[in-house]
Amino acid sequence: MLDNNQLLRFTTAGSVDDGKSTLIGRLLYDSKSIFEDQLAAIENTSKKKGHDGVDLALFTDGLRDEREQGITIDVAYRYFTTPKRKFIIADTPGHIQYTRNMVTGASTANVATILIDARHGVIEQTKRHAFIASLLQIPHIIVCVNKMDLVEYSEEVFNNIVAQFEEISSKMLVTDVRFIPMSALLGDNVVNRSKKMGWYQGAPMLHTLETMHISSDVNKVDARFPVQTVLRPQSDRHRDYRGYVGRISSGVLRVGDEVTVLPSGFTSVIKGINLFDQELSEAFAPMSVSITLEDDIDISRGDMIVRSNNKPAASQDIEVMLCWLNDKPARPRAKYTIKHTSNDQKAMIKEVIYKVDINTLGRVNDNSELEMNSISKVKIRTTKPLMIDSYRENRTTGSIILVDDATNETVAAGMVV
Ligand SMILES: Nc1nc2c(ncn2[C@@H]2O[C@H](COP(=O)(O)OP(=O)(O)OP(=O)(O)O)[C@@H](O)[C@H]2O)c(=O)[nH]1
Repeated sequence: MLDNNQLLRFTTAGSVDDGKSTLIGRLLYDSKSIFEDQLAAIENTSKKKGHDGVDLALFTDGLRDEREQGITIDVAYRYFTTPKRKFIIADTPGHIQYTRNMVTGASTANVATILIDARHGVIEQTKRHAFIASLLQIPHIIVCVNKMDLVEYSEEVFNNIVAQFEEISSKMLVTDVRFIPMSALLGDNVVNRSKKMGWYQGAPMLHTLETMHISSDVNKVDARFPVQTVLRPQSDRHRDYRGYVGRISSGVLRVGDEVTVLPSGFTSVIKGINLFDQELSEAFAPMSVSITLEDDIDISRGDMIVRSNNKPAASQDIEVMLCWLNDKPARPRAKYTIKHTSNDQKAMIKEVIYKVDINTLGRVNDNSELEMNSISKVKIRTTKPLMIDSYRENRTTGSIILVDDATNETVAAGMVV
């Protein structure tokens, strides 16, 4: 069985030039996760550009170039493995679209790393990143106070930044925050312990990532299985087979479980669970499986299979915290397509309850448009009921996105309150 504890996903966020690329490069380089041919290419380019050592940012920048050509994805994923864990880094560039990238990369993340330039301390961007991380309820935050070499590895500078950050994070819903003073450029406290900051008692970044307790990050209680596809193989031998394919959003499903199909409300019992050719007796989030039921029920894409004694709410009126991601502001009472798990419906933003002032984290009541990067609490009305949980309980069935039908762009991401 797959062990959730083996895989840790993290996102990186910071302002331009805080050193994100350098940090990722340093992590991969010092943990020896860069392939030799890639390394040779980077060493070559570094030499050509007149660098003494290796320019670590080249490593992720190369990756970005690849991405720029594939216009459909806005987040680049980088994988690496140490003997203790596998890691997936969602690398989100620091330009103006950061909210969008963070939201996209962060919805499944265990850890958000937020970079701060030690010379500048906590800036508006840091507040926004921390707030989004808390809104997305990313379970762990690592604040990387980078470029410590440029402030003489000063403990006082570090402590001041910790205090600044704690002042803002105390107003948010964050449970686990760690602070690491580092120099990504010189390799202090990234993989190897710094010899220049004896005053720091904590672990370097990689060790922190390797040992963090993440097995309670997934919801193992509420079984939710949004159906993506219905399989009806045509061959005679499998004529009776009807499999429902999807990814388990949360919880565990077992053969023999009594289940309810939503929205129809029909009940049945799980007959089989398949993972490719393998027959399983149980499966859990986030596995993608095919499920068969004892009864012949009409089920289609967008339906949800749940355990009969634990159902989500079916609702057409939902309140969400909405991050607006598009440079065109929200049009009042405009219609959008709402995407929720595998279910697409039409929806309208009925009311803006309040907006969040990112500087004070206070609520503002203004009736202006929802602009790019704004965060607000809104009421949405959908044409048909959605089977929703609160985002706090379930990061998949508690989140939605809005798509503009005219342009087919994702314009907003929201968390069900
Ligand atoms: N002195 C010093 N310079 C650093 C450190 N980390 C990064 N830099 C430098 O800061 C500059 C920006 O680094 P990048 O890694 O490109 O930073 P970034 O802008 O966050 O990266 P992206 O926005 O992701 O491209 C580069 O010139 C780095 O060499 C550090 O720890 N100390």
